[in-house]
This record gives sequence, structure tokens and C-alpha cells, in this order.
Amino acid sequence: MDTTGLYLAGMRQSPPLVHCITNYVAMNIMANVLLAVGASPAMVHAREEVADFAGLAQTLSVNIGTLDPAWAEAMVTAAGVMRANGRPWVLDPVGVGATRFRQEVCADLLKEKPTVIRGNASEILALAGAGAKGRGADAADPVEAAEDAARDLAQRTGAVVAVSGAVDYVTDGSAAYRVANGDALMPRVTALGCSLNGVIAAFLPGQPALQATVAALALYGLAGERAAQSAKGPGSFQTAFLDALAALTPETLTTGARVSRA
Ligand SMILES: Nc1ncnc2c1ncn2[C@@H]1O[C@H](COP(=O)(O)OP(=O)(O)OP(=O)(O)O)[C@@H](O)[C@H]1O
Ligand SMILES: Cc1ncsc1CCO
Ligand SMILES: [Mg+2]
Repeated sequence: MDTTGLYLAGMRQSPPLVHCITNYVAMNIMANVLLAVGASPAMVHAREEVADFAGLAQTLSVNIGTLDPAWAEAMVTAAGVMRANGRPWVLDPVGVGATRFRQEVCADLLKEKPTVIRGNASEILALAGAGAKGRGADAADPVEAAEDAARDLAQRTGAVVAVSGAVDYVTDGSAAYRVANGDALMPRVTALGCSLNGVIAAFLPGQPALQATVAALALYGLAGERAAQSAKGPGSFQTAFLDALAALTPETLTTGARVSRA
């Protein structure tokens, strides 16, 4: 795809307000990642204001990482507002295979029709009901093991489904792409996957969901590759990653994206 950079250019031209209901671990890095790419993040989850805020936002990212009942209610409410307003929203089913509570909340969230579901391979396998090895927030399955589950989940839910890992896989249930950008340091920094979902959400308004998701994944992986060139380990990688996200241009994204049809 030689148009990848256009999605970054479009997003920066009219920076979206990205409503994030995310976990305690991800809050800071996710907001910084969104600022680095050029979007405007806001972390809002109180039940007294979540519907009003969702009404103001162009796009929403929901992440069940540090779930509790009040937050779960806020997530379903916000997703319902986006759906009613015809605006996009993205689901990160963190650790969905681990507990019944997570499975029940995800079932409620799927009723609100996410535009995109992005998780690691173990999460997508678990959400699709296909069995997974992952125990918590980290993947224990390779991306390839979740590709059939991703296609099934996309067909069943109408969402674009993205499986992140060494080579990301993205499908709308019929067409599919692989994104080979990335670096092995990325899963060694917590909440980079959570933050990626914010970037996907930022790319969605007014764009075709499959192509916008591919572009967001390529941007993210390419920034990871560039950060790894100067990083000494996970700590300095995180700082270099924010700098690389901010420095990437539409032109360098189009040139560096390693996207293929699956
Ligand atoms: N082994 C790897 N090599 C290259 N890139 C990777 C690798 N593993 C993950 N990535 C990249 O890291 C980013 C985050 O994906 P990952 O699958 O680690 O998310 P996650 O498991 O949900 O993370 P978290 O829950 O900690 O936020 C994606 O851009 C993905 O392409
Ligand atoms: C480590 C961790 N625990 C709950 S959420 C989270 C962030 C990565 O998903
Ligand atoms: Mg995750």
C-alpha cells in the first residue's frame, strides 16, 4: 500500500479528540503517545460525565486492563454513545482469557459494535473462543496461531480485527494484510499495545477502518524500528519511541511501511 502516509497526514491536519478509557498502567504513556503522533488525548471515565464526554469526542479507545464494575459501566455507556453517533471506537480486550468478569464485560462491549478490535494473539484467540495460552496481559501465542480466529471474529462482529506481534495481521473478515514493521523491544515496555489502540482510534475518523488500522500499525512499528537504533534497553527505548513517533512524516511512513496482502 503506497498511501499509508496519507492517513498520518489526514490525522495531523485535523487532530481528533481521542476519548480514552484505559487502564492505570497505560494512562501516562498512552496520552504521551497520542500527543507525539499529533492527536489530542483525554482520559475520562467517571459515570457522571462519560456519556457527555463521548458526545464531544471524534473517536474512542476502550481498554479493559484494570477493570472494575464502575469502569465497565462507563465503557459500555461511552461505546454506546459512539455507536449512536456513528463515530468509531476501538476495543483492547486485555487479558480477556483470564477471568469470567473480563469475558462478560467484553460480551457487553461487543454488543456496542466496535469499529476495530486490536489485541495480542492470546487475547484475540480468547475473545474468539478459540482457546489461548496467555494468562494475563502478555501474549503466549504467535500471531499466525490467531489469524483464523481473527477472521472469524471479524465476520461475527463486523469489526476490523488486528492481531499485534512480530508481524501484525489485520482483517475485516475478507481482505487481510500483514504489517512487518516493529522491534522485539516493543513487548518489553508495558502498555505499548494499549497506546497503539489510541493511535488506531486517532486514525479512524472519516477513513476506511481496514486501511486506517494498517497505517496506524505501520507507523507504530516503524517508530519502534527507529527507536531501537539508539536504545540501550527498554528504558531508553520508551523515550526514543516517543521521539520517533513525533519525528515520522507521511513521506517517511509511506517509504518505510512494510505492508503486504495476506
Ligand atoms: N516480537 C516483536 N517484534 C516486533 N514488533 C513487535 C513484537 N511484539 C510486539 N510488537 C509490536 O509491539 C506493538 C504492541 O503490540 P503487543 O502485541 O506487544 O501488544 P500487547 O501485548 O497488547 O501490549 P500491552 O498489553 O503491554 O500494551 C505492536 O506495534 C506490535 O507490532
Ligand atoms: C500490566 C498490565 N496489567 C493490567 S493492564 C496492563 C498493561 C498492559 O496491558
Ligand atoms: Mg495489551
